[in-house]
Amino acid sequence: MSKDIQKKVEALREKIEYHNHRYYVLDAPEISDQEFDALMNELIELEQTYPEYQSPDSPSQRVGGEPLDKFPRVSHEIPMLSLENAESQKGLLDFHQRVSKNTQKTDPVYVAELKIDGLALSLRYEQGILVRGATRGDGTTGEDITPNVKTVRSIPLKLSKPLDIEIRGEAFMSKASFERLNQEKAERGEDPFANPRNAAAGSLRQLDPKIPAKRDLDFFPYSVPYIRGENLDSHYSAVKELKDLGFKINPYIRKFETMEEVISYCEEWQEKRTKLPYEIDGVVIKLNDYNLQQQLGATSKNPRWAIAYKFPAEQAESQVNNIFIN
Ligand SMILES: NC(=O)c1c(N)nc(OC2CCCC2)nc1O[C@@H]1CCC[C@@H]1O
Repeated sequence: MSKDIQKKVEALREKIEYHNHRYYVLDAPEISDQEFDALMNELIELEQTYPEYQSPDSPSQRVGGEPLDKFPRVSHEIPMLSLENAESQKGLLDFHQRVSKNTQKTDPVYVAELKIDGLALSLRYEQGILVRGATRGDGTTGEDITPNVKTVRSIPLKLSKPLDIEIRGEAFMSKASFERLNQEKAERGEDPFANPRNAAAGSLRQLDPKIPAKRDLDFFPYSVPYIRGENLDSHYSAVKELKDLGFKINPYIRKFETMEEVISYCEEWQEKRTKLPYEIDGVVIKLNDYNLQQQLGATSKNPRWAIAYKFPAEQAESQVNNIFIN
């Protein structure tokens, strides 16, 4: 292929990813859907005409390539841990007491974030390029679902910096997309998904990536287990870095100086969660400072520096009905 067609393909890719970021990460599109689709169709046509210039990090992968016959297994060098649960305020105060005692800090800073009810993913980037997306599996062995992960529009295919980094987060489906999908399934006489979490997990475990590509999946990152060449000193600084790298960050992440503030945040969202466009099943509370996290370490299952405050299970319909109210 001549140089100028290669330049045209590269320019198209950059333009498409720029507009993809505007729409799916910043929620501030600059062009119409039709204009965006025209750019994508032009790129797909060029890549089909000149297959030697296809590239694994091309945005054409976002609409899905050929189906796989199975998912390769991957091992998580750094295990993907679960979270200890607190079912009450007392559970949070006990957690705070343990943390204060074992870190000798009476007033450690916590970060509180909504506990998204989706599917945990591990994303690996090399020189800033997404090279692998995997499910959590049992925490040490997961499945390589990279082609499907590339169809999640709010997951960057290329970071703003050429970093070797692993990023973990929750893939999810909004309540509205869940309702729409079940409507379509009902019209096709297919069984509906029970909840958005099952819909997200079921979509990401399809062998044909063209299926998740049409399912409007979304993603919030929540940890950076590995980063090379930069040192982050706290969870909050990691979240800021993730935003700078091109991820969509949950807008309700907060830093608190006291467990009392954390508890009122939990109470606030226990009331307000039906107003959110996605399902949450609690609040995740993390010690902010990485040195203190290191001091506390983890059991084989959970970090000692984080806990999940679980909301009491609510009647399912009341979680979903509200999408038609607000
Ligand atoms: N679902 C979530 O929104 C969420 C979160 N906001 N933050 C974390 O932090 C990890 C980091 C170390 C251990 C848990 N984990 C989350 O979900 C995990 C996935 C597997 C178990 C928990 O649900």
